[in-house]
Amino acid sequence: MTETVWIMMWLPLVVMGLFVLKWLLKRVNVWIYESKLGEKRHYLPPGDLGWPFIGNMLPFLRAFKTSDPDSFIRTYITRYGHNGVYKVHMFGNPSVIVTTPETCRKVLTDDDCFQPGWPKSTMELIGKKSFIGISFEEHKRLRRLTAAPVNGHEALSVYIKYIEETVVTALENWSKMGEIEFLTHVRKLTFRIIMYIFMSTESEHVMDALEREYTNLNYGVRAMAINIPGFAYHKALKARKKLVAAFQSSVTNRRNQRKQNVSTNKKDMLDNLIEAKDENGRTLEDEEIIDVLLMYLNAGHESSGHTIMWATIFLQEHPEILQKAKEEQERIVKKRAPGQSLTLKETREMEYLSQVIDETLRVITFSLTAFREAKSDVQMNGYIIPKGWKVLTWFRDVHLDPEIYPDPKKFDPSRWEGYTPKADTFLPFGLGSHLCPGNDLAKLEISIFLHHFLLKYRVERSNPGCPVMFLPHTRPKDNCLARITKTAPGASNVDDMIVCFDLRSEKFSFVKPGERGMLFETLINFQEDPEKHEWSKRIFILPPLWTDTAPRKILYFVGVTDTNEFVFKPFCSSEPFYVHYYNFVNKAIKRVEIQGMGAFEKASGVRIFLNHVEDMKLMQ
Ligand code: HEM
Repeated sequence: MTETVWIMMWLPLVVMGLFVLKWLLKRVNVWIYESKLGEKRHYLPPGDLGWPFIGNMLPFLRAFKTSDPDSFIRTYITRYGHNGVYKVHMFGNPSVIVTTPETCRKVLTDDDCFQPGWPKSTMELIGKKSFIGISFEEHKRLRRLTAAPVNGHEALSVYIKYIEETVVTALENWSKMGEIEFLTHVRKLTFRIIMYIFMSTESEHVMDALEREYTNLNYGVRAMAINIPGFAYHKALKARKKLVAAFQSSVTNRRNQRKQNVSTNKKDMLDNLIEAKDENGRTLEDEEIIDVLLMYLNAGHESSGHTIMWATIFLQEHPEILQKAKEEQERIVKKRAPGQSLTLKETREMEYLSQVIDETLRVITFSLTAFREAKSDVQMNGYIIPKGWKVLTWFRDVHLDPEIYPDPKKFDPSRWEGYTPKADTFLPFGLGSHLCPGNDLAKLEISIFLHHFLLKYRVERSNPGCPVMFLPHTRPKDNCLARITKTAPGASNVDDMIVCFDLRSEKFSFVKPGERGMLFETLINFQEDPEKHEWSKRIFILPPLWTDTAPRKILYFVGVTDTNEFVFKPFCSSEPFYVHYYNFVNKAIKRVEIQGMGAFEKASGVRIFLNHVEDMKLMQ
């Protein structure tokens, strides 16, 4: 028999064999988890339990590695309809994802039916004695003890001065550091604040080391629980060990200090935890204190750090919004007596800023999901969630639902004007008995940061079009590489709309900063043949310049010709300014300084020709 005949005979069998194997493998999780449910299995929500061991983790991780993480849940909605309840197998457990405000509310607020159900791997990292691992009663007691010192008017007025001083110093330092990873520095800032509140620690060295370990810990929380060197989860377990050792030494020191009656300046959360006694007079053991600290310090800096970064980016990318927010802050400062620092009352007057923060929390949705477990069989939307199954409240879908928030991906703080959302349609801090106890503190930190940022600084991103990562949390891939610069007195930190001028059609197009991809595209569209036109390989983006000719905001125009002509709106400035220069050939962006207007030959009307590129002083 020839080889071809063999192949012709066997190929259909192999293909059929593969189909059968796939069918069998896809049935494994069904047999393991569904068959024992008896009749109830017919009432399970629609969905599928994926492959043995890994369940649906691959499509989840794949979608969250693209620029469209919502494609994951969209697959379910497209396939099974908008029920708001889908059966999956994720993070090692048969689970149900709930995606609507009503289902999320039910899961988060019904403590009779649901309890925390975080994956075992998360529990190993955050701690079995933290809030995600303890009993209902113990949680209630420890929450009462720990939430009061970080919430409410009285508590926050104690911290406002420290937060403000820390923010002012940080911004000042960053403005002298040139290019920095903005996210990394904001996280260090929020970590410093939470460490001060919880442990009165201010040692730079200790904080840097601990914060680095937290970064590793968090990478492991949403990763697959593979404890093998090289995998994120393995690294995260090692990070936890180091954090536990560091906190253990702090707890031991503090206990010793207290025994020797060494007085510390202030009473902090660590003191509260050491002193705490339950109704039987039992105090907390070191392990319990450490897990609670580890959890609070993590929850209390990652989330606020990311939110501060995104709010700053969004403001800088939306000139009109930035201008409006800035004016509000200026009004507040004007009313203030000279030398007085920011007060809690003033932060409550920051109505527009509060809308900016809410909109950031909505668009970014820092906490992708909360994990719960069904305590008994629970009926939901006509389906049954079996006892012991995990439930994931998919906050992203609630916050990006176009029926609740029209044009949901658009950053538009004005949507909050005069609008009070129903409690279940806006869940950045969760809901129910596990509602974030740090929500007031977080909003205070973010407001204080933005107050000072808006008044004096601007952020210039090195890669504004940098791709966004969605795991473990939404962030630019380059951790927001940027320069934080001080605006000159009287100058604006408003980033203008970039205006492209099509030299051929003489038409303008408007591009927001940050949408550089679009800008390039617009310019590329100008060309007929890129090879023939050297100019078409270059693009000049002018920095914001304050012009009194602009009615509301400054516009800077971009247009390039083959003789390196610039076309842009006239402006009055003899100051040196910067031009960002993008070279299509080597795809590099250079920052060049132009010394005043001397380099330009002013032509009639709106045209100014740049004839002497060599006059530019190369900065990098
Ligand atoms: C923008 C900032 C923040 C966001 C978006 C955020 C978000 C959340 C969410 C969604 C939950 C609920 C989790 C669940 O239901 O299982 C939560 C819980 C928690 N958050 Fe925050 N949080 C932020 C800031 C903070 C701060 C500053 C602290 C520290 C003071 C903190 C401490 C906690 C703790 C300890 C829990 C667990 C509460 C419990 O289980 O009872 N968070 N946070």
